[in-house]
Amino acid sequence: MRRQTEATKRKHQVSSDAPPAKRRNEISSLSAKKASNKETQRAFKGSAHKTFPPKKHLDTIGNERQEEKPCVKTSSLFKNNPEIPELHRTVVKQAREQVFSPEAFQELDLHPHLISTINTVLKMSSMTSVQKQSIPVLLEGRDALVRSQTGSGKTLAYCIPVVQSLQALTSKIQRSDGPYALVLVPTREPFTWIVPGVLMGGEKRKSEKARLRKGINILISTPGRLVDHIKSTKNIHFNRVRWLVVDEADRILDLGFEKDVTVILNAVNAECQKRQNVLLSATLTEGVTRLADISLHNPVSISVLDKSWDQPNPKEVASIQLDSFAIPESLDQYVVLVPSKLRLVCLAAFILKKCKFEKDQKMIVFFSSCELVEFHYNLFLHTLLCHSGTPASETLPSASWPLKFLRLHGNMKQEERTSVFHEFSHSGTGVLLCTDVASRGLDLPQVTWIVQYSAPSAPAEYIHRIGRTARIGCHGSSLLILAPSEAEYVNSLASHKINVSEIKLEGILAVLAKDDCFKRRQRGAQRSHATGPQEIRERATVLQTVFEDYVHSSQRMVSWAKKALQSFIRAYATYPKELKSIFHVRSLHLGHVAKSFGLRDAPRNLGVSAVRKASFKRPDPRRKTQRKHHLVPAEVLHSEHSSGLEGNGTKGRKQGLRVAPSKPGLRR
Ligand SMILES: Nc1ncnc2c1ncn2[C@@H]1O[C@H](COP(=O)(O)OP(=O)(O)OP(=O)(O)O)[C@@H](O)[C@H]1O
Repeated sequence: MRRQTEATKRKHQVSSDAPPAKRRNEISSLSAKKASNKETQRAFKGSAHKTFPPKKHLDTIGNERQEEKPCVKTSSLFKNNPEIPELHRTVVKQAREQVFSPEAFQELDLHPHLISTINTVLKMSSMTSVQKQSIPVLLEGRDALVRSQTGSGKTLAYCIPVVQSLQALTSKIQRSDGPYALVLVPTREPFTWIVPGVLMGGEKRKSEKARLRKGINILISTPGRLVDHIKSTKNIHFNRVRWLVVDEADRILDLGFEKDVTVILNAVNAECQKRQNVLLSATLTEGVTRLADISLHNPVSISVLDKSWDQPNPKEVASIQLDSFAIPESLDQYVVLVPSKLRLVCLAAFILKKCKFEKDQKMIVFFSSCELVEFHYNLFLHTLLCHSGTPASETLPSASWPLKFLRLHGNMKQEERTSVFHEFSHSGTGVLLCTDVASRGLDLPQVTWIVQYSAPSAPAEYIHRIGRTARIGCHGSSLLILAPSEAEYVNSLASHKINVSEIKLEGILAVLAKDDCFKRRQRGAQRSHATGPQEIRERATVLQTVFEDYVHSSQRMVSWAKKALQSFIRAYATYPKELKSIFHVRSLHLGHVAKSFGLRDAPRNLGVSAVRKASFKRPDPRRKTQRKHHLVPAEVLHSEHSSGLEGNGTKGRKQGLRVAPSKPGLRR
């Protein structure tokens, strides 16, 4: 397949005459490209700009007599980029699921008050397919393993039976009775409308203890936090538990919570034997099946695959059951191949294109670490909103809308995370920059675009990220930004029945022609007459210059950018073995990548040896003892999902960890 992508190569249309350079094994060339950076001149902000005499062999685009024009010398954004390979992606038939069923909630045997709450408070009338299939099974008292695509209404699929069964109990539930239902969820974001009691990291344990003492009948918790309370609080009694729900089981396992779930199962089993168990997941991985094995008793398997999705090949049937993914039909997926030097400009242009020049757009951009989110949030806030010192509203071109940036990651305080979550949820527009903390379980309405600025390390993560849009039948789109050397990832996605269509970098950058904020400014009569692609290139260069000026405005900013770059490289070094041929740290050109952090030079003091080591010594995440020596710094993989009680044995859970080999299981 690699050969396929490399078979036909086309030169990046906006690249220069300069011969394309193959960029391999160049991470060590730390001082590379210094010369071109030295000649970089800041041309932005009117007075600071400099013009230069005509250049003989300028890159030619269009039919202008460019060599006669004065030229703003900036970093060579469009030169010496690697070739962009022609994408020959394998077109696969994606698994489809029908979101809604024609049946109404009234057809279920539910308490009239519950039905009227669903209809009038939640304003829902028809059931979704997963609700239609799961609710009757759970009302019958069966255990169930439920697999259904993201945003298909899995939460209500178990909440309705839980509430129906608890209200039907003959002896009325007292608050002091303690938990009747236990719901395990992977993250500590606000996640559900029915929250009689939540335990999650980031809150004071003391206040949780007090609430537990008073009693919580439906207890929703992250596994780590619940284990903390089981071990230290001794305030939870499970003797009345009738429901144990493991929501987003795949994510819980990905985060390395399998051991905690086992501890919880042990604790609950010790006090109560008879209860219903439900496992819900958007993906059915081996780990989920294993967890189902130890936690469910004679379960009904519910999978909402569209019947029209015919699978002539029995092997395909098996593959859809295991480790393959259904994607909402109303979700369009795109990929763009972008040379590293142009990454930042491409992302910014895409944000401008969608959120400044199109109405009612709400976007989530995924980054691989907290540092990257913080860095880009700050950078965009100071450059894209108000890059020339004038308030954004005064610089807005006509037919554009004000940009609003928010960020969400695990290094933020819980209150701040909650408030950002609410702000973005209730806003009709805006750009949320985040880590994978927001990739699962979060129900953020009306998100129109998901951008993955770096590829996720597992296809399941890809599915969950894009699953933040096109929820419950709405339309949504996603864009994956890849470097040319990462083109093969598209085929890796195809092997999991994920189809992405290519869009061209030029198409994204074209928006800059509309945005006069990034018009080249020149003194007096020296005007740029560039049109079309040449003008777009000039404006892209101005935009890059704006970024570089901001980053180089203080030593503090420079070191911040370097830290972000370091974080990027270290996160890059953690791709799993099977993706190493696509994402290898040695295929990064440090000078080019530095540019995507607004750095004019490739930093010398980046600790290349650490980066090299990271690239060769990636530990097997399944081996706990090795985790200590993992070269990825704590801050890169700072857990978004920790209990918040680090030091209580919950430290060290990391994003993207693989499931530890299953311990001797607990069977009921
Ligand atoms: N029957 C229904 N009619 C209309 N909207 C519904 C219905 N059921 C659920 N929803 C809404 O659909 C959205 C997605 O539901 P939910 O978060 O439960 O999906 P999910 O399958 O758990 O997604 P994920 O796997 O991404 O966590 C929510 O806003 C929810 O309120």
